[in-house]
Amino acid sequence: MIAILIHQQLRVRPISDKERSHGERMLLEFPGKGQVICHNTTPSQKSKVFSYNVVFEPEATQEDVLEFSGVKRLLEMAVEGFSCTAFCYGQTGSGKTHTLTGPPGLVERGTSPYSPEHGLVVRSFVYLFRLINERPDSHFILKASFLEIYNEKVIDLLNPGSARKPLQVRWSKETRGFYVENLFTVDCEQLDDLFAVLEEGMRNRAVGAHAMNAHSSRSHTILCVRVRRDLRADADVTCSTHGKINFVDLAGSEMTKRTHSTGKTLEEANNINRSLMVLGYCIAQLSDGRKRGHIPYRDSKLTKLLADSLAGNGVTLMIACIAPTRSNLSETVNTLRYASRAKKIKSKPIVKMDARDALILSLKREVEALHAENQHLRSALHVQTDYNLDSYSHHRTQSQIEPNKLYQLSQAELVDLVQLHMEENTALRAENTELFGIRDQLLRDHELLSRENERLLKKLEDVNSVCTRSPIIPARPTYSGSNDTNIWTNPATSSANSVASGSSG
Ligand SMILES: Nc1ncnc2c1ncn2[C@@H]1O[C@H](COP(=O)(O)OP(=O)(O)OP(=O)(O)O)[C@@H](O)[C@H]1O
Repeated sequence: MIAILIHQQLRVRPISDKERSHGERMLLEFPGKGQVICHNTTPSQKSKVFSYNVVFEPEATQEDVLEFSGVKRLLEMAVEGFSCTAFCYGQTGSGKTHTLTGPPGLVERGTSPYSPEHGLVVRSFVYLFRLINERPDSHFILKASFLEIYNEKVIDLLNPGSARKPLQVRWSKETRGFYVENLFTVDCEQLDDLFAVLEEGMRNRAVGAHAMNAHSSRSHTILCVRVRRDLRADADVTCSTHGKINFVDLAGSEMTKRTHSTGKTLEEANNINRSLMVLGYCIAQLSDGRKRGHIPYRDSKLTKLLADSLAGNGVTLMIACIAPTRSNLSETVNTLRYASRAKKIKSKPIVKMDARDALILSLKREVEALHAENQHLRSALHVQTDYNLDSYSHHRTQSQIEPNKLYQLSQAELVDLVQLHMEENTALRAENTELFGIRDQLLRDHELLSRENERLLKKLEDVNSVCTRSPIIPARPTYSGSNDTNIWTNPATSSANSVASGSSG
């Protein structure tokens, strides 16, 4: 199992026409190597330097983001069976939606998927289909869903209904994760199907206008593409992996004074800020390696649904978006800090596969653990047998099969393999039990010997004290190595002898 860092990137949008007309200037400097220098407003304040895995400068194109953000690797992992998430965050108007889906209205207008203006999502769809077409040995089933969290309510963007009835977020005992009940999923056989899902969802999502963004997202959205891969290993055998990729467009944090929010927009802003605060708190807790205590995922719908991506078995790409001008300084610094913190989170990605494949792998791991335990016991007990010559070493050789080769095995071979692992486990367990038995016996013998030793020492001390008290026999120190055994054999007679010999000497 690999532990990896959450991949943290930064995208800086260009200065907008409106900002330029207000005489705003660039506040950031890019010295390279993933660094950003943030110059402060007054000369007395020090500049701050932040570093990330990758920094996209204002001139970066949408294609650059696809190529250098690592999202391609994320998609490859989704195809291999990992749970992956790419999300954008930052203050309102910083370019999150632009990064994921391009300028306002582009997708909704049904623009060709190959337009250079498209963001990461459409580009990812194109790349995903390229990956699938490059793997003719596998059969893929893609299913997509698209939801938004608006005012703490989950709305299905593919099936909102006229009443926009919210869906329930529930806990699954089986997967040990949260899920949205009755969420609509669409089978996507072609690129156009995925594109249609995106288009439909974008049309239905909540968008509003305020002083800082004429097309502001008023909700968080999660577009999920599940990738089931059936690998035909043999005529009658297929192995399946279940990967997924989530694209998360967070609503922007807002200073309601600056956005001049009132009424409905103010309520939205409060809900947005509250859920982002919970997300920030979860990130802070996760990134603090020293005190990994309770993580408050349950405090918002957003964190419930992102729990798996942040701390579970997934791989996550986070793109922090910032505006480069002075008027946004305090929010920019907040985002930069938030992003540095998220960089410290570690996760342990695992491939989700079918029960049979998982059983073989878990048995393999158990065999390895038992081997290690066995070896440890042997060396502790100084047992000299060469383990490789054991009767079941033959099984060991057979079970050393790489996980990806499992797909090439036939049904009968897989059954044999499981049986071999089970036999090997039984044999190892029996031997371990025997070794534990020997060890216990040795411990008992050791205990008896210690007690006997103590008894003898006590006896020795008693004799010694008798000798010390005697005015005739000289005391013999307990550590003495004297060869004179007479004093222990018969104190009464030997005392007489000693006196006699002493006086004669
Ligand atoms: N890299 C960029 N290049 C050109 N224009 C950009 C870029 N980033 C953002 N913009 C433009 O800036 C405006 C605001 O961007 P966008 O709507 O993506 O912000 P946002 O962070 O999603 O805001 P909100 O949180 O309010 O939804 C849009 O008109 C968008 O096209």
